[in-house]
Parts: sequence; structure tokens; C-alpha cells
Amino acid sequence: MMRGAYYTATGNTFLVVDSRERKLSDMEKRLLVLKYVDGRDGAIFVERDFMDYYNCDGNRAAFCGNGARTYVYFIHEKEKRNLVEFSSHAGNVLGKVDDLVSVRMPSPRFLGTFEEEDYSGEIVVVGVPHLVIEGDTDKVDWNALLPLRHLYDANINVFTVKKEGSLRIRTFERGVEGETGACGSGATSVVWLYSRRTGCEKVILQANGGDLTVSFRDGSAYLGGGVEKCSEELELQL
Ligand SMILES: N[C@H](CCC[C@H](N)C(=O)O)C(=O)O
Repeated sequence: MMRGAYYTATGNTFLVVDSRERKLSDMEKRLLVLKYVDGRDGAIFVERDFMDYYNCDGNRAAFCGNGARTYVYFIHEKEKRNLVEFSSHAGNVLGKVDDLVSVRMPSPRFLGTFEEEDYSGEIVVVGVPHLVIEGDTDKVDWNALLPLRHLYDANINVFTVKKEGSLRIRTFERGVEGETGACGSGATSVVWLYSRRTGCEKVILQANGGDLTVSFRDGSAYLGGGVEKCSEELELQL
């Protein structure tokens, strides 16, 4: 019997499966995702020292920043540890619980710029690919952006600078195929570009589901924010 529960990380919603005692096959993971994610954005498989992540469409993604923060929160809850180190398909992750739940993110990689009819921006990988577009977050037409979502097989982030060090961000997530409450790797992609442009080393992002903080220290990007458990424990039938 596998046990799980639902969590939200700044509005990014997840099924968390406690797989510390029993590793599941890819087929078993896909089955649990399609059966139990039930409208959340994805599923986090908490394995011993490893996080596996699936989007709600049943496909694996290499990384999930808010998912990594939820992994850290889960281990903190169950094993009473404030420092949590684990690996993922995008490399090792260091996590910490203090007033925020924070993780060191995979190093951002710049892939280039894009220029289409009405939109232009940059392509950044933070474990997973993101398009970053500076624009009016009050007037986002996701339907008009769908061709870009598929052309680059990437998540799409639109951001506005509210004031120095304070951004508004909205994200359309691959594998959810819709706008989510927040996206940690997307937030990190946006801030990495903004920081290279302005030198700003700590940024608060207002996502739909709450605030995320991205800061840079010793060349690494750290993502911080809240995490909440929002259901009782469930018994998951394979
Ligand atoms: N919400 C996640 C991103 C999930 C990535 C997934 N949507 C994909 O790239 O396939 C985050 O907080 O980083």
C-alpha cells in the first residue's frame, strides 16, 4: 500500500507519494498520476534521497522547483530535518526549512532568444525549458502563445517589473497545458535574466498563488516560498 497526500507550494499543486520504502516502476508511477493527481499540477515521488516528478498529463519532467521545495517540506515533516539533500533528474538539490522552504536550483542555462510575429524573449533551462517574455501580465493571451509552447516544447513565463526587485509573473506550464498558481523553475528563469540585466541579487515574485523569492549566492540560485499540506493522508491503490 502506498500512502500519499496533496500539497500546495505557492499555488503549485501536487500529489505527493511516499515512496521511501518502496521504489515504483515508471508504469506504476504513471498509473498513480493518472488515477490520483485529479486536477493538481503534478505528482512528486519522494524516494530515498531522490525526487521523481511527473506532470499531470502522466509524463515525467526532469525537474520541478516548487516540487523540490515540497520534497524538502515532506522530509522535514516526516524525519524532523531542517536540511535536506537529495538528487533529481536535473542533479543534486540542497534544501532548507526556516521561515521559508528553500532549495538551491539547477544552474540556469541560456539557450538563446526567439523572435516570432508578436512575441520575443529568451529561452532558459532551469532543469526544464522556459520561454521568458517581458510583457503586460494583465493582458496575457495564452491562446496566442500556444504555437510558441509547442514550437519550443517549453513552459511559458510572462513577467512585468513592478518596481526594482519586485516582479509579477504568470506561467503556462508544459504537461499541465494551462496556467498554474506558480512555477519555481519559471520564476528562477525570469529572475536569472532580470538579475543579469540589473545586478539585482534578490527578487520577490508575485505569482497567482502567492510570493516566491529568488536570490543568488556564490553563483547559485535559491528559490524560497511557502508549502502547505492540504489533505489528510490517502491510501493509494495501484
Ligand atoms: N512547476 C514546476 C515546473 C514543472 C515543469 C514541467 N511543467 C515541465 O517542464 O514539463 C516548477 O515549480 O518548477
